[in-house]
Formats: sequence, structure tokens, C-alpha cells
Amino acid sequence: MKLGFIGCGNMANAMLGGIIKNNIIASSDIISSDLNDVSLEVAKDTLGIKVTKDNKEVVDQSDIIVLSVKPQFYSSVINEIKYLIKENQIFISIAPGQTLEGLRTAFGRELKIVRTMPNTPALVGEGITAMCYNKNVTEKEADLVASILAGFGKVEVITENLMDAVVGVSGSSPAYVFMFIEALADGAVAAGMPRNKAYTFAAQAVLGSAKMVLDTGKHPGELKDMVCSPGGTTIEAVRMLEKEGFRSSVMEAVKACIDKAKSL
Ligand SMILES: NC(=O)C1=CN([C@@H]2O[C@H](COP(=O)(O)OP(=O)(O)OC[C@H]3O[C@@H](n4cnc5c(N)ncnc54)[C@H](OP(=O)(O)O)[C@@H]3O)[C@@H](O)[C@H]2O)C=CC1
Ligand SMILES: O=C(O)[C@@H]1CCC=N1
Repeated sequence: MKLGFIGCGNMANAMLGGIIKNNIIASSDIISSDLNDVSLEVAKDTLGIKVTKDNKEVVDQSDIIVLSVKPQFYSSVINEIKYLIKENQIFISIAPGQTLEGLRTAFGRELKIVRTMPNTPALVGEGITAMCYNKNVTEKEADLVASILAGFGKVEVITENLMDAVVGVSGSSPAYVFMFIEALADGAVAAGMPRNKAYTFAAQAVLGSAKMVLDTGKHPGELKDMVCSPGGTTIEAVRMLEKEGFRSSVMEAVKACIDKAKSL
């Protein structure tokens, strides 16, 4: 199995780190192209993969091709490679707003296309990737793609109509979570805690809370109530978060993200 990435930036590095570390595909069987010499040098040195400046070489040498450039560059790269892709190759999109039908139109013919939405926690093996695929992809091929994506976290097969929601809730949400961690730490720093220690306490609290949601299966509201002692400290913080519109601002942020994904 030969895997190719066109574009070797943040997301490609996060995905490839897990794929190689977990021995899903050997680095010698992976090739990536990029316009940027520095990105290629970094990928070659840190991941040990083959690198090239030529996108066509990636298509030529790969069974599965991941297009990991920004969505605005999708059409120009697809125009460059569309005549080279063969019907037995699998094309994977990781971009928001790029629909299966839109990609078929861009390629101008029926190909095996998988649409995914990963996230950067892939870098530490804790990503979550949503995937859907067109009628040309067999169940066996979908399982193969899912096993590659599982190299850097969880994988969920979903219907395409939910893909924009995935961008809002997991593709982009690490950025909002980092802002939350930063703000938690700022609060502790304001109370005198050294900054590095504050990041450790804030991040571990977020990690542990997320794990409680996943491991217990309990409603997040019930888990929140378990922290709020009657007449205690937490309910004062919760009261202030409600007053300042915390949950509403998060929901509005997710909506803005989804609206943007739909518009791309
Ligand atoms: N970052 C994230 O958290 C997530 C990103 N995604 C999606 O992943 C894709 C990649 O994003 P990300 O990794 O963040 O972006 P980056 O900008 O970090 O990486 C893209 C790389 O592709 C290079 N590039 C641009 N044009 C071409 C081209 N024509 N041929 C070859 N390489 C090219 C860029 O070079 P240069 O810098 O010189 O332009 C850059 O090195 C996007 O579609 C994004 O929406 C999906 C989920 C999460
Ligand atoms: O900001 C973006 O457009 C990309 C897609 C999801 C996360 N990052």
C-alpha cells in the first residue's frame, strides 16, 4: 500500500505522525509533495518519508492520495492531477466544504472518492475523523481507508449531510478548546500561579473531563452537577459563565464555523 499526500503542512504532519508511529504504513511507502522547500525538508527529516515538489509524482507513486492543501487550492491541484488519476486509486479529501459531488465534477469523471474531516489532535494519536464515500468505493476499500485514519485516533463513518457539523464540533474545535485552556490558565496566573504550572492544571482538567464524558457515558450536565457542591465554589463559577453567555457563545461559534464550511 503506497500512500501519498499533496501538501505537507499542519494536518498532513499530524496524520502522518500517527500512521507511521503505529506502523499502519511504513515511511518508505509514503510520499508527499509541497510547494514549500522547508515543509518538505521537515517532513523528510522528522517523518522519514519520500518528498517531491512535483504533485504528479505523488499521484504516480500512490494507491491512496490525500489532498492536504487549503480548500481554495483544491480546484487548481485537481486540474493539475485529474488526467493522471486512475480508476483504481482512492482520492481522499480532508477539506471543509468540498462535497463528493463537487469533487466528482472537479475531476470530470467517476473516481473513488472519500471525504473526511480530521483534526489536529491526530498529532498525539487522539484525533477524531469523520468519513463518507461515494458509490465507487467498495466496503473493503472503505475499511482500508478507515484503518489508515485509525492510525491517529477514532474514526466515524457518517452521512455526508453531517460533514459541515463535524467541522464545527471537532475539525475546528481544538482551536476553541486551546482558547479555553489559555483562559483557564490566565485566571490561575491572575491568582498567582506560575504560567507553566497553570497550563498543566488547566490542560489536565480538560483532558480528564473529556475522558469522563467518553468513559462514563453520563450526560455532561450530570457530570457538571457532580462538581457543584451546594453553596460551594463551582456553582459560583457556573453562575458567572451563564451570566456571561458562555454556552451561547460556544454554540454561536460552532454555528459560525458550520456556516463558513457550507459557504466554501
Ligand atoms: N489544520 C487543521 O486543524 C485542519 C485542516 N484541515 C484541512 O486540511 C487541509 C490542509 O490544512 P493545513 O495542513 O492546516 O494547511 P497548511 O497550510 O499547513 O498546509 C498546506 C500545505 O500545502 C502547500 N501547498 C499549497 N498549494 C500547494 C500546491 N498547489 N501543491 C502542493 N502543495 C501546496 C502549502 O504550501 P505554502 O505554505 O507554501 O502555501 C502548505 O505547506 C485544508 O484543506 C484544511 O482545511 C482539516 C481538518 C483540520
Ligand atoms: O480552519 C480551517 O479552515 C481548517 C478546517 C478545520 C480546521 N481547520
